[in-house]
Amino acid sequence: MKLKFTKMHGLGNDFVVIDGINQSPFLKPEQLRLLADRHFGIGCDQILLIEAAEGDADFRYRIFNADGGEVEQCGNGARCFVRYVHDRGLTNKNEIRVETHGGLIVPRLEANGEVTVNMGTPRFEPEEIPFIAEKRALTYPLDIGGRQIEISAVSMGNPHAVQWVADVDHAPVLTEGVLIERHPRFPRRVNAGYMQVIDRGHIRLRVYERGAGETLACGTGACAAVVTGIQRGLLESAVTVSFRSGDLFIRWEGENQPVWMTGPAITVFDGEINLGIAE
Ligand SMILES: N[C@H](CCC[C@H](N)C(=O)O)C(=O)O
Repeated sequence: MKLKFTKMHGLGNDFVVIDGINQSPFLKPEQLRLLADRHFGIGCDQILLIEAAEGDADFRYRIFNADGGEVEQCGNGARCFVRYVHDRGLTNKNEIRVETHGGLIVPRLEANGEVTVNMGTPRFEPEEIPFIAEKRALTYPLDIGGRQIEISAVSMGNPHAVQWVADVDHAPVLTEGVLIERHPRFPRRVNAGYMQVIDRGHIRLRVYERGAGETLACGTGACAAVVTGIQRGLLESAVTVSFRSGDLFIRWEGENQPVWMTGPAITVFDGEINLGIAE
């Protein structure tokens, strides 16, 4: 059976988007890995599967990393999601409520084509992240390959460990990112962010993503970097987050408040792939 898909991206963080409402694929991890494979499959950082909502939301949205693992949240994906369901006529709303494993999110298509998403409230208690620590703190020491680094830890529905660095271009993202991702104090692994503060309203960011490696941009990573930077007194409440592929705009008014993210969502092409999917 052929599987229809749409290739999309948010600042180069790229996705294979699958309509699971009008198709009923049963995607096993090895098939997800094949979809994501940049040589033998289509190629992407994450697969986004659209399903009918179970509760009173408009849709349910499932996210799978390139390694085939299902995860709780994806910020760049949320923007592509609302662009997809709107452009395919799966909704006539510009603002939709979406169930994810990481909680409810509310993406909205803006008149200028960008997308704003209420990404929900960040959670800082270690057991909510999850992160093994005696108690909640602004930063935590972490032993990485014999070197001690200082991280902030937060959940945006998915787990993030954010480090302040003087220069992202020379940060050990590729050598140490994987060590943070798989550090035993993160029982479900973690996304590793490297944040350089340009000024109180602007940061540069690189993210070594759980289950995908370094991506060109990470929406939840941008949210995590901004909220932890605000908590550490480094940033004001509205921040431009610059990746090498472009900017996201993040706003957070403080503890127990939602994080707002605005940025682009681009459709690249439609396609079909024969994965030998069971009906
Ligand atoms: N790698 C992430 C999922 C994708 C998040 C990222 N692509 C975003 O835009 O938020 C995780 O394992 O939690």
